[in-house]
Amino acid sequence: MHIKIIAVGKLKEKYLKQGIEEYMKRLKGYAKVDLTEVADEHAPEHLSEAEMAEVKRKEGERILHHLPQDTYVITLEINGKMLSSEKLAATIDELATYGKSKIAFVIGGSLGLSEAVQKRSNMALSFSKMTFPHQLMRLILLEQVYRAFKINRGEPYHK
Ligand SMILES: C[S@@+](CC[C@H](N)C(=O)[O-])C[C@H]1O[C@@H](n2cnc3c(N)ncnc32)[C@H](O)[C@@H]1O
Repeated sequence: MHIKIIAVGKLKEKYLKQGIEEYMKRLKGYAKVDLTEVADEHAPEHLSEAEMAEVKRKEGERILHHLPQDTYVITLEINGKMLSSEKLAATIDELATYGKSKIAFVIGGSLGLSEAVQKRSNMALSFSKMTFPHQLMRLILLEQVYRAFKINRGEPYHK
């Protein structure tokens, strides 16, 4: 199985980099996982609705470039569907069973995802109604993907 994580912006914080490296290392025995960073648009504090849409559109175009047709796309969206860890594990397992071995998880930038990316999405996944910083979201997502593989293999992992 090939899992791609597409995220907007360059990760700067050392503590997040270390956590992400740890989970990428742990995931090596379970799947091919890679993380692609697409450039973010410079977005000043006060933007009009139209300017915000334009920032998201430009970032969205870069994201879409990394989403070939044969890839099942899961966008991370606050208003998406909330799943238990077991259900996420079952979803990944079902996709593999039905020959969808390429999954891309997409994390938006500070303004969120463009309409075009939302349209390309096969499933919008929410981690709660709370807003998490997009860079921290990478680490939370990787832990849940790792947890999903542990669940699917029936391997022990702290509850
Ligand atoms: C800072 S948030 C963007 C907030 C923006 N106002 C919005 O509504 O999308 C940056 C990205 O992190 C991800 N994210 C943040 N909180 C999330 C949550 N609770 N569930 C799923 N994804 C989340 C989404 O991909 C989002 O595009």
